[in-house]
Amino acid sequence: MGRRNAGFRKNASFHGKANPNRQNGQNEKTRKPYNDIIRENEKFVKYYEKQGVCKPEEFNSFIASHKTDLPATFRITGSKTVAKKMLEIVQDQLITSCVKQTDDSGNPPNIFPLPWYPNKLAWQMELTRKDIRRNEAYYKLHNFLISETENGTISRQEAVSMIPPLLLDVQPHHKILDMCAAPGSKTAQLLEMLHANDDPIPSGYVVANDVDNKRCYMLVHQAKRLNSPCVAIINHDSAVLPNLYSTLSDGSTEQVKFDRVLCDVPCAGDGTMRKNPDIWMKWTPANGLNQHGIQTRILKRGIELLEVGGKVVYSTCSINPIENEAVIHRVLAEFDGAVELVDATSSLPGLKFSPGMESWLVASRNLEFYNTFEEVDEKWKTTIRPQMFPPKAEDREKYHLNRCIRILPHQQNTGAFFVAVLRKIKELNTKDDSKQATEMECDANDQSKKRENEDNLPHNQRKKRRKEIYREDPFVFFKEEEVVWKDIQSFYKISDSFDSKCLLTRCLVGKKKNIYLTSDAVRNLVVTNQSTIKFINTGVKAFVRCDNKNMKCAFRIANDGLDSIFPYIGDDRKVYIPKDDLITLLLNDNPQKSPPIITLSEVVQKQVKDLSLGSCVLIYREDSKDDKTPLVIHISGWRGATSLRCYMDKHSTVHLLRLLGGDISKYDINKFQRAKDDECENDEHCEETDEKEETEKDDEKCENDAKSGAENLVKQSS
Ligand SMILES: C[S@@+](CC[C@H](N)C(=O)[O-])C[C@H]1O[C@@H](n2cnc3c(N)ncnc32)[C@H](O)[C@@H]1O
Repeated sequence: MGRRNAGFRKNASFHGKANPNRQNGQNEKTRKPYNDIIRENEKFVKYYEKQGVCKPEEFNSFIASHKTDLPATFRITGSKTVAKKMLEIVQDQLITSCVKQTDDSGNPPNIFPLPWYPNKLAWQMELTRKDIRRNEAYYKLHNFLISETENGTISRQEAVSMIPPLLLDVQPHHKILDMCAAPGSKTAQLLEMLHANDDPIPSGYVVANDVDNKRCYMLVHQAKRLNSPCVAIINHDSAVLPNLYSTLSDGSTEQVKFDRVLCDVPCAGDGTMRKNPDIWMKWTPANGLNQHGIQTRILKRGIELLEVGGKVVYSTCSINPIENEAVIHRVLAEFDGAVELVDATSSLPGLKFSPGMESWLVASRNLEFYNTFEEVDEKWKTTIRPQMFPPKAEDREKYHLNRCIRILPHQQNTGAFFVAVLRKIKELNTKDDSKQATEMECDANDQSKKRENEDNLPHNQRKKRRKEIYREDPFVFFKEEEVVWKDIQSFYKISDSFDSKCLLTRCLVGKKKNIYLTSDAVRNLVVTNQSTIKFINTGVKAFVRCDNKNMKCAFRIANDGLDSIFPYIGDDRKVYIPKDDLITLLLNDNPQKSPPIITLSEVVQKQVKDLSLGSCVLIYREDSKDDKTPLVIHISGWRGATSLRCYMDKHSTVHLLRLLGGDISKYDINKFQRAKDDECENDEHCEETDEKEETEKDDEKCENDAKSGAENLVKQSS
């Protein structure tokens, strides 16, 4: 179709018809389409001009840049070897394919690696997401972004949002708490860092929390893409997050203190106006004032849960000093010497930013500015608090607020963002800490009592209550002598060094369907805290029930957890497969007509000759003599009576074919051409349908998953 060859338009307004604002709780009827939104707000301009948020000579370009659409960015993820291959594909194929294309002005779009992101693994395009979606010239790029995102090998993430995890300096052994984690792009990044050494089961873990139950299922979706046994998703108000404990070898428990904490707090979000232009209509100084309290409480709780010597990163996508430096200053002052601001300003060479503000004004809703709390009009004293004001001039040196990092849109064509790194240098005043923790434990105990009481309700009331609150299925870890384990262990010759107690199911009674794997540390965390912490999800799928009477074991291997259990699987069920054979298997997407074994190479035929029917592992090892870390791929396969096949969904198939240099043309569909071929009569109708479909599939995929996840749970529990 190629109806609109939009290219990248500077100062363009969002032009979609069917791209409604998606702010939480906004009434459908009051939403304006993006193209109707006027990107003006007098108060916004006056407020930031007066605050001196950037140099006066830059102010016009700051505002002008803020009015433009945000360019699309993505990050390459995956194991080191896969990421290396993906980078080659991006550089050699993707960019070349786009560079051949031109926009209305005849210029090819600029696609470049973000200079401050390590190893060229993050890329920015001078195209908006909508440009890519709606422009026939970029259909290959769009297909690439969709399938690789689904597969988990790229993450479409805003450039500035990639910064907090980088500054957190995560090591694979770290215990990490992500306090406000949904939808989970930073959680994904933290998990990738945990797996940076390609260790199948790192000793560290990520606890990802969000207060919003539905949004927790977006986290489930994110975590699932990364196949990690080292993540637990929990659902609490992080300002009052109960203490977590771990069980020691002597059976006693000790409080978990985290090595790293990410506080990517809820905020007024005026740094995201390029992506969410409806904020232009709603912005007032009160938005920031309203967030300051909860932001402070979350950060304080994060520091309480942090190990001495550990780091916490505080971030917002707001420009407002009340949500940023004022929160940092307040916490530094209240914790009086127990935490310090780390100078991270040189951690990301190439990143352009402004140093944190050391002084600011506090403004009322109607834009009256105050230097001190004493000046504040009585009527504003409930919304403006004394702690929102900057340190006195003589105290500025003590706080080093200039070590904070504020990124503005005009500096490198991104969204606006604020980030600060804090280090805990000594224990907090234990009296206050334990008081708050005790209160929170009481709160958690109350919640678990509530759940017990609920179990005693009559059946119909219980059903109704369960519909109102989402109830998770239990996390049932394997006991020493788990019946199904014996069969699995003997079929796959799993080594005794594998701890089967780290396997779990989600049902107490009845047939076990899926078996999940967690790391030992995550198992300990879940088992020890299950009565006080609301766990939403944990574990990567390792085995799936498969009642095929030809197989001597009732469970097949799942791809999700294969990399984690691979080192423990015996050689008997491993088949080494050359590239051409693997491509043949991947190109066969009809399970009823799997490639006959006799059509595969002799190497494969020899290996499968005496292999009993059923689940097996296919291993591809790249043939590279000088490369120290060749590409290795593990796939869950099936040895049939006369055929061999692999278990792969469409996106993973396309991904693997790409990595192997196979032909993906049958998957790389030009939806514009297809629509033309279908002789779509009403052009406008097509466009709207396309856009709606894409929006649903792409931007709102997580939300849909969250909803369906929640709905499934309701169905299950009722
Ligand atoms: C800025 S978003 C986080 C984005 C996320 N870190 C990411 O990178 O995808 C803020 C999140 O905080 C959650 N939230 C708001 N108040 C919270 C609270 N008191 N405790 C925990 N989460 C909270 C919201 O539900 C929202 O998902």
